[in-house]
Amino acid sequence: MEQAEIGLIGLGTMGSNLALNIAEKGHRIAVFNRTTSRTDAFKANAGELSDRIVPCHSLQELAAAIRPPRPVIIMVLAGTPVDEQIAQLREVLSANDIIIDAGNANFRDTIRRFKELESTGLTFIGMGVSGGEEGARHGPSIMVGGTEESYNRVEKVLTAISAKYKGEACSAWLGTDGAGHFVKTIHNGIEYADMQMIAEIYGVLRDGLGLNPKEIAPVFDTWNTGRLNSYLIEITAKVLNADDPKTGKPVVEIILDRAGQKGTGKWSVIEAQQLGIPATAIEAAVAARVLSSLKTEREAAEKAYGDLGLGRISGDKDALLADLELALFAGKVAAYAQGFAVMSGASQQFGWDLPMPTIAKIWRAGCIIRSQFLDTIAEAFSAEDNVANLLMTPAFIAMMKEAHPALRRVVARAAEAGLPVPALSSALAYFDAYRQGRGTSNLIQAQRDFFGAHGFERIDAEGAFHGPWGSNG
Ligand SMILES: NC(=O)C1=CN([C@@H]2O[C@H](COP(=O)(O)OP(=O)(O)OC[C@H]3O[C@@H](n4cnc5c(N)ncnc54)[C@H](OP(=O)(O)O)[C@@H]3O)[C@@H](O)[C@H]2O)C=CC1
Ligand SMILES: O=C(CO)[C@H](O)[C@H](O)COP(=O)(O)O
Repeated sequence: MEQAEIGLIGLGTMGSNLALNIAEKGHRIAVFNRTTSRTDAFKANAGELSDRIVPCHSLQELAAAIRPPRPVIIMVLAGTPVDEQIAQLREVLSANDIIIDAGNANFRDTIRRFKELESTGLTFIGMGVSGGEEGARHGPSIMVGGTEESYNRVEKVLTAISAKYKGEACSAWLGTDGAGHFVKTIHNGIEYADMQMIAEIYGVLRDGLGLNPKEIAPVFDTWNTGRLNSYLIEITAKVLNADDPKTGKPVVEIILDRAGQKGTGKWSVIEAQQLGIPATAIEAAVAARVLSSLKTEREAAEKAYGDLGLGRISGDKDALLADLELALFAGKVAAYAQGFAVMSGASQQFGWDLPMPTIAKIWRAGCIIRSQFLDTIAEAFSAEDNVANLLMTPAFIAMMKEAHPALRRVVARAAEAGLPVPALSSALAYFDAYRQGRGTSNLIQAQRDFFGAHGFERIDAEGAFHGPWGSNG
């Protein structure tokens, strides 16, 4: 029988769709799943692609089914399952074969696995894949980390299965070892901030203006035709329009307000903190998911504080809607600026030389945060060498000059109405602190020196100084 060109382990949501995508592009693929009934069902349901699927019931079978040197994609739950699969694969693969972990791995695990496999003759690639079920099936965004030589060996198939933006493949080699998984992690951190800010605007429309989901959906639909055009805005309108078959109510109203999270948002924040790069909008988004999970406590607090008499948001509805659109845009700019700044810091720390314009380009299609806006980011980064922050590019300076007043008004009005907008307000605070040449940390330095003799720098002389705190210092 003709051998397969590639193998895939893990026929869950992502793996099964990725395998069909690979088969559809003309590649024969050998597949294995821990629960073998799933492998058989996958083959049986693959329709006209079934001929290109080679179902395997053991890893020995999988290895024998692929033409050497064998590329094998692992698409299982991140963490220990990946280590287990790698350990088992080591028993059946040979030198020059390539193991590709395509799940949402922590990049620190990827660096470790890369090192562990270095002496075995096997090649390891850590590959971020974004686009959910539909993206995996019809074209995801693919972020690759590993040696460039190993990427060259799988580039053809990855390019073929990836999303295309105006004909350009949304797949790229980004750097060695953990680079691909780091970039995927920050993609998700930005995704968290994007989603949180959209939810905050939904909250203002729902609780500030008293609109129902069917009234809010067209607002997002309209915004999707303008500067906010993106997959997340598009699906928000669709979600708000959907009805629950059981109750006939808008489905969004019967969903519990408790957000899940699998780790990538938290890792983004941890790494930002480790690198000393502020990522306040992403931090606020992760914290908001954590706070959302405290449902019982929040309900008790609602009872304890009662109605604080803060009232709704009133005034010209069209003007408010225009402000909300621009505020969401300004918040988004700050969140993306933070995400890219974290990647820039990590690039230096880990010696990756991450290509910022390329990252923006491969996020333009296929992934969850795909948008027209990313094309603007790609252009801004391409036009400037070594720019410190997206907020310092001429295009984004002009955009923020236009958009910040709306963000200010929305944050202020939400605060007055008692509506939480943590990501939007932290984005605004970040913007204001970032553009403040003289901040207020002089006072913090004075306090630190007062209580702990930590010293401070002066504005008018070089060196370390102590304060004249007298007998209290
Ligand atoms: N869903 C999404 O939108 C996206 C997910 N990802 C990432 O892709 C990876 C897979 O996610 P997804 O497809 O959604 O997950 P699913 O839950 O749909 O599938 C999980 C897969 O992992 C396998 N698995 C679980 N534990 C083990 C184990 N200990 N040993 C071997 N196999 C195991 C399961 O096998 P079995 O059938 O035997 O249980 C199944 O094939 C994750 O890392 C996820 O974070 C990345 C991008 C988007
Ligand atoms: O990677 C993804 C999208 O890009 C996955 O859908 C991921 O699960 C999203 O993160 P979380 O589950 O924490 O919301």
